[in-house]
Amino acid sequence: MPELVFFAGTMDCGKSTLALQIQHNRSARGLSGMIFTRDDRAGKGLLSSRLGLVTEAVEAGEGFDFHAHLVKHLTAGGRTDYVIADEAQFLAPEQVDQLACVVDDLGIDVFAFGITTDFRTRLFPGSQRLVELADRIESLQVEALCWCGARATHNARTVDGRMVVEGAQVVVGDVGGATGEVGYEVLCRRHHRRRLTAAAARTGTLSPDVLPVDDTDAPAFSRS
Ligand SMILES: Nc1ncnc2c1ncn2[C@@H]1O[C@H](COP(=O)(O)OP(=O)(O)O)[C@@H](O)[C@H]1O
Ligand SMILES: Cc1cn([C@H]2C[C@H](O)[C@@H](COP(=O)(O)O)O2)c(=O)[nH]c1=O
Repeated sequence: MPELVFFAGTMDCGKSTLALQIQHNRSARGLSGMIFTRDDRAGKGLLSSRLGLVTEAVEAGEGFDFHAHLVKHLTAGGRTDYVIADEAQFLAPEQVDQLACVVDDLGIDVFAFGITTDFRTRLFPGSQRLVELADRIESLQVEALCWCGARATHNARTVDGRMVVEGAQVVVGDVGGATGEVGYEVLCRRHHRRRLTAAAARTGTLSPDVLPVDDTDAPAFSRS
């Protein structure tokens, strides 16, 4: 049975790498995939991984219709055995519905990859719809880590190095803060709630609206 699978995780947990591996393994066996992305950091029409691999993809922007695109392709004699959709958190809910139609009506497997929640810990609309519709939701095997060593479960946004909790939901950017004033950092829930990024933990800077933290918030290597 064809499936709609949602590979969900934080930023930097290997989603795009896995998407490229699925593409590689299937195409090596003669299967034909259609790859989609939206607003990849590397640019329009690209699916890129931090490991350096990149491939061309169809840019599924606002108003793009996945089902219509696939029907047109198949009607013109094209072949598609599976679909990959990266940065799926940015999709509109209707576009996720179209992906479900691709599975159910066209009999094609769809593998969607995306972050579940935004920098305010709220579900992205595309991810919410995927959680609602997916046949399976898969967590990535290589877990991203918070600076404290715990599993990173949340995405923090920083502006000029300081964690923020207000702003537009979508701002394309990268972890490590190397892409200008907006950066991202993955944190465990505890430190996301306390707005304690690696830099803040190093300097002992706390947001004014969070409670003082105890010794267990010190980096593992400096804890007594
Ligand atoms: N220099 C590196 N050496 C080994 N692995 C790396 C390196 N840089 C990044 N990675 C791996 O790549 C992962 C990020 O992969 P990527 O597919 O870009 O993530 P995502 O799409 O989830 O944001 C990191 O979690 C890490 O495991
Ligand atoms: C948390 C969060 C992230 N984004 C953006 C930043 C990146 O461009 C992508 C995630 O890409 P990745 O391959 O999973 O690293 O999403 C955003 O726009 N808003 C957010 O709240």
